[in-house]
Amino acid sequence: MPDYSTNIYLKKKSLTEARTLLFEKFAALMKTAAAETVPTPNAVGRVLARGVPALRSSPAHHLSAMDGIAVKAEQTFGAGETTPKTLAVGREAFFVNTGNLLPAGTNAVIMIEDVHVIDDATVEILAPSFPWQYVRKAGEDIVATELLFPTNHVVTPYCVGALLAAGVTSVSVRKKPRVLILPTGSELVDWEDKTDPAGLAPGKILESNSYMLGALVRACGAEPVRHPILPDDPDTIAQALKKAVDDGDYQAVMLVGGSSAGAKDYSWIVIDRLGEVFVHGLTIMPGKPLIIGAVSTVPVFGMPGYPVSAVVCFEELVRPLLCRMQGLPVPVRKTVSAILAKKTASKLGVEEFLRVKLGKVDDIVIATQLPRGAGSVTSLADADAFVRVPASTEGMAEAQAVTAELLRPLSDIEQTVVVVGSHDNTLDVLSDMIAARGLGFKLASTHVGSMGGLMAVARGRCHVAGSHLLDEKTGEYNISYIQKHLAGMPVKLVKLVSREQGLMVVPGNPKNISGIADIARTGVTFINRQAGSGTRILLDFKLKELGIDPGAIDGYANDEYTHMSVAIAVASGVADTGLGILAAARALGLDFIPVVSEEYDLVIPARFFDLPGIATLLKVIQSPAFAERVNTLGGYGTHNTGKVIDLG
Ligand SMILES: Nc1nc2c(c(=O)[nH]1)N[C@H]1C(S)=C(S)[C@@H](COP(=O)(O)OP(=O)(O)OC[C@H]3O[C@@H](n4cnc5c(N)ncnc54)[C@H](O)[C@@H]3O)O[C@H]1N2
Ligand code: MOO
Repeated sequence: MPDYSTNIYLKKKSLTEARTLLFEKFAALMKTAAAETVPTPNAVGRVLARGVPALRSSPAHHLSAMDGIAVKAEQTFGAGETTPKTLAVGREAFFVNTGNLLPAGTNAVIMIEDVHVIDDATVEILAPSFPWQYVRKAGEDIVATELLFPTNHVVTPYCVGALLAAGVTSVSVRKKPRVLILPTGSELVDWEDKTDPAGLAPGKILESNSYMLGALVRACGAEPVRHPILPDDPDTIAQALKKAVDDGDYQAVMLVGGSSAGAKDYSWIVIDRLGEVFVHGLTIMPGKPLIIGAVSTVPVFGMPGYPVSAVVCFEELVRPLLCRMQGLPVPVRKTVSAILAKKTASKLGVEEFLRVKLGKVDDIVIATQLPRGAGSVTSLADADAFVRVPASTEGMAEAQAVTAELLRPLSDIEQTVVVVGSHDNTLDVLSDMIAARGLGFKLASTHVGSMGGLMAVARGRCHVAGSHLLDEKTGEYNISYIQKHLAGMPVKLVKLVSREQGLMVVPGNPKNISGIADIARTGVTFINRQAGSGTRILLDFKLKELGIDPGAIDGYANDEYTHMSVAIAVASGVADTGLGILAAARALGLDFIPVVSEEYDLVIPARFFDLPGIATLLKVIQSPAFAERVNTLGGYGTHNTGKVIDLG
């Protein structure tokens, strides 16, 4: 029995308490950020340590703004269509090009198009000029000595232009804080090791957090330094941490992994041994086990090993500190008001960070929750926003108004085609081909089953629903369901594919399954699809046909949301078989026993048909390239692909 007795979380703190403590403890670091001088062209993204005055005016002298002749405006007064005025070249008129110094005694420029050259010595004009016409006056843009940019200004590419125009060739900027990232965990393998990632021994995983955190550190304007992976050994970790602090080279350290309560979670012990731990445990999720401490004057964070937990802790605590260390304010994300697509339960006393996908349907932004697990790194990569569930609530209702904190520009989200409904692998093909058009449109699909899709259409929560609902009486797909559930709403049914549904089994079919009747056999375990999915309706129809009681099926109550999840459940031995599409079975190398060929269609309200994103979707579906790609997946028919049926 491992000894957990020494590893008990200190009293958990709220995010606000932890941040206040962090800023108090490291107040000195935020006031004394060191500076260095860099050439102006290299200063983009850096923070000015001092306000920068202009060293020269720009322009430094009066310059011609056009190609033409420089004149003294007063000498041109009285010129007109019927009273042309001649000027002597070299005395009253001087040929100039754009950017030339204005000759002494002149104060205006007449464009060459308006000048009639009579001979080498004389020009004629038909209109007067006014003083300073087409002249860029000295100091018009920048006056020497005026403040160009204040302290703590972040240098942009435009600033580089202004600084050089003002004669400032180097600037004093804040030194980038150097952040040491120490990944810990004996199970971790570096991607640069020669090991074939596909052939990693069971229990080994590729180390990824330090690279993700490193990129985040860099995006804050700081400099990440990655330490090689450390094993779960407190002495080795302590040695590395001590060396880093003694070297004096780092302004912050992140230990990654080992922050929690396991027998091999040593981060807090190591920090405590070398310095002080003042936060261990937050009332947030993900991110609960975070540690904040100090060794000497260096802030040391014990980041949770789960990627989402590590990122939430980084965004909420490490980024604010790194920004303040560089003289920057704590960043605040832009927000948009949205409604939640589904109700969400949450634990009282814990502030939860949901990752959501956003889509705008009928001018309402809908937030669809992504997988909740702290280990789901794709829930971060796919997220458009965070939604916080406050600690004081036990969850949020469907359609509840929420504030979404944007991780992407809203303009991206406005170009998203929201697909809700049944899952099919061809949606991935569609998604890829739409994105490949390079017009900024993208597909965001959520899998809630065919009935869920139709309900989402009815409630105005999506643009498109994927559906394969069999009408037992007519043998026809979708139409009768649309007529019943979307009565009164004009919709179009876009035929996508026909596809093989069947039973997936591991190669060799060890349980000798030959059809639906076999799934009720003793010794056979089944993995189901969720209620309301077309596949579940198909299964129930087949069971009824065969007179099989669902209660006799071992695993009928265990369900998954996608064909791929069913396939992986079979491939990994969770169940012997499950009903799904051939493409999913093929993707994971499973054997397949065909049961039925069915129609998978897209249901699109007619009012969305003219949206550019939907028009692009249709173009892709109707392109020969789409059918070609779909056919390589196997188990699909594309005879009707792209046909549009008007309903209602
Ligand atoms: N009995 C309890 N167990 C756990 C608790 C708890 O309160 N009681 N908390 C859970 C929570 S919440 C979190 S979050 C995790 C994080 O704990 P650790 O920081 O100790 O993380 P590890 O156990 O080291 O790793 C978790 C997971 O992540 C993988 N990992 C770790 N580092 C990396 C890396 N650099 N790159 C990629 N993946 C990494 C590691 O292999 C594990 O699979 O603890 C819960 N447990
Ligand atoms: O807090 Mo852990 O970070 O929920 O997964």
